[in-house]
Amino acid sequence: MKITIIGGGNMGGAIAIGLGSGTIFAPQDITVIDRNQRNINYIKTYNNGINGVINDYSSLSEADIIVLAVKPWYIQEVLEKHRKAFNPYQIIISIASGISLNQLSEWILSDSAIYRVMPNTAIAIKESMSFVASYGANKENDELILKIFSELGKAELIDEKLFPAVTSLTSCGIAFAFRYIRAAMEGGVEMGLRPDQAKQAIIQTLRGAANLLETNNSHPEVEIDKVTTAGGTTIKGLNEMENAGFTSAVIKGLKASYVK
Ligand SMILES: NC(=O)C1=CN([C@@H]2O[C@H](COP(=O)(O)OP(=O)(O)OC[C@H]3O[C@@H](n4cnc5c(N)ncnc54)[C@H](O)[C@@H]3O)[C@@H](O)[C@H]2O)C=CC1
Ligand SMILES: O=C(O)[C@@H]1CCC=N1
Repeated sequence: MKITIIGGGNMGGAIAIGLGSGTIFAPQDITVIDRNQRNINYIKTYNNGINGVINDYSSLSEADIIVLAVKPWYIQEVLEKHRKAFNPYQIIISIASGISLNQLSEWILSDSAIYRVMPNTAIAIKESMSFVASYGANKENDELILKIFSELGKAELIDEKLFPAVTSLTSCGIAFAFRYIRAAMEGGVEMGLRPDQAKQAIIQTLRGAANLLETNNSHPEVEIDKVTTAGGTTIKGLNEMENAGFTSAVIKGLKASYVK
């Protein structure tokens, strides 16, 4: 099975790198098209077997799956220019934020199965949370797409109307998680830890928190309750964070990233 990714930047590159270390596509069956040699070189430092080409769209007609990974404002132009190479047996995937399945189908003009997928950058290390919605696809198509993205982390088929919410929560959300880590690092450094020491400590703490929630299938507040000794130090920290607007800041940030 062959896959061509148009756009080898942050996300297209991450998808190629993730797929290149997976079991579904051989590296030589993955082609990335970009306009910039530097992006191709970067992908090849991870996996030299992946094909990287500059402005060469000849792989499109032979691809089983085409992934559109250019910025949203280039999607229409790229489709209008290259859709003549598409055929109805191909699956077209767009990861562009804010571009609906209806818009895609108007621009693609073929009977290909069309998918919107919303991953995050952890797809490069097979730890993405990817959401999937489809148009004109059948059950086998769905199974294939979920299989591909499940190998790259977790994947879930959803109604397209939830895309703005999941984009904010998980695709933008990974940046919010990094910002929490940076903030906690700065606190750790102020209290005397080395930056790398603080970073490792926070990474392991977050990993433990995520694993506890999954293992215990519990609500975060139940786990918080186990930490907060009466009259102890944790509750003082939590109350101070809430006083500074922590929960409200998180919700406001998520809603600011929620773009229909
Ligand atoms: N960066 C992220 O975390 C996420 C991005 N997305 C979506 O992924 C898409 C790509 O975003 P990024 O990777 O962040 O952007 P980017 O700017 O890093 O990558 C886009 C790449 O497309 C290339 N490109 C532009 N026009 C092209 C053309 N005609 N043919 C071939 N290559 C072309 C550019 O040279 C660039 O390397 C966007 O639509 C975005 O909404 C979705 C989820 C997460
Ligand atoms: O910031 C953005 O527009 C893209 C979409 C989701 C993550 N990054």
